[in-house]
Amino acid sequence: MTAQIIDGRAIAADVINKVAAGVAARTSKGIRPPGLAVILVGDDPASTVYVGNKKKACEKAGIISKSFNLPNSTTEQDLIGVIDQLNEDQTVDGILVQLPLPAHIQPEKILERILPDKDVDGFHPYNMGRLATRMPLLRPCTPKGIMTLLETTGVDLHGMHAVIVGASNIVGRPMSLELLLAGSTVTTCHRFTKDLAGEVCRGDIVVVGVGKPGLVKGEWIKPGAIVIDVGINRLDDGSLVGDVEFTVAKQRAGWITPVPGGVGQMTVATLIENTYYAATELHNY
Ligand SMILES: Nc1nc2c(c(=O)[nH]1)N[C@@H](CN(C=O)c1ccc(C(=O)N[C@@H](CCC(=O)O)C(=O)O)cc1)CN2
Repeated sequence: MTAQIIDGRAIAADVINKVAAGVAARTSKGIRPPGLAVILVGDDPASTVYVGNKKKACEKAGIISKSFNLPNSTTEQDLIGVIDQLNEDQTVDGILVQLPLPAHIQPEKILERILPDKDVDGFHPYNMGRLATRMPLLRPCTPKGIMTLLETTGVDLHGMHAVIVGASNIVGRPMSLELLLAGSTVTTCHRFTKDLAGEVCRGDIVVVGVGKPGLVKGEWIKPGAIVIDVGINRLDDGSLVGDVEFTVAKQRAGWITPVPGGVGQMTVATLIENTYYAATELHNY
């Protein structure tokens, strides 16, 4: 068997085009375009690329992005000051603080400071709690984007056994909640999991997001499974690879996402979708 490739680039482009059409329809009636504040602290090269991709996507969708490139020396208090101003700003529908933050800044404090209705990353405890209690509003971008990718396979997720590898706040935990909400039976694996191979090989859906190249071996994949690779690892030769051994996994899986061109693209597109949702459904200023 050779897996069908889930084309994140094409699906993300569809999502952004839909938002662009919605924004154009609103602005033609004189309604202001949505606004997204993009905050980057420091100069981490990967974060700089991701933030650049987010700003380009805003441009395509007709969303006004406002950049805040702050030095690594920014204090927690300085950053809170910026967020407080953006919380007040009625032209800003979404506030994005790119992670990771420098070690001297506690991310929890910063993410909790963003007003929940401007939390387009869906990381505020209020929005995570809404997802956990089956009343989602703003949902974390990567897991929500993966749900969009899964929808395109046409597979009914009810009763599927989903195995999530990684329990981070950005990917693994909200991903488990999304799949639970979709009716799957969910196993979440983490660093204390005793038999990772034994868990992964039972997965009808396998989602891996840990940042370890080739951690999940192709031979562990159940024939016909849907494999979603969230890892983005840059090798010494400059190439990007995921957390799954792609070439072998592709011979066993039914569907698989590539790296690059898979989940990363959807993370960006879903941020655009969330910003549009915040502007149209949560804000009437
Ligand atoms: N505030 C947030 N910070 C981070 C998040 C997040 O959702 N919100 N997730 C990750 C990284 N991430 C989002 O910012 C992200 C990852 C990958 C891409 C992307 O465009 N990937 C491309 C390849 C890009 C490259 O050449 O390196 C692809 O996969 O095709 C965008 C965003 C951590 N931080």
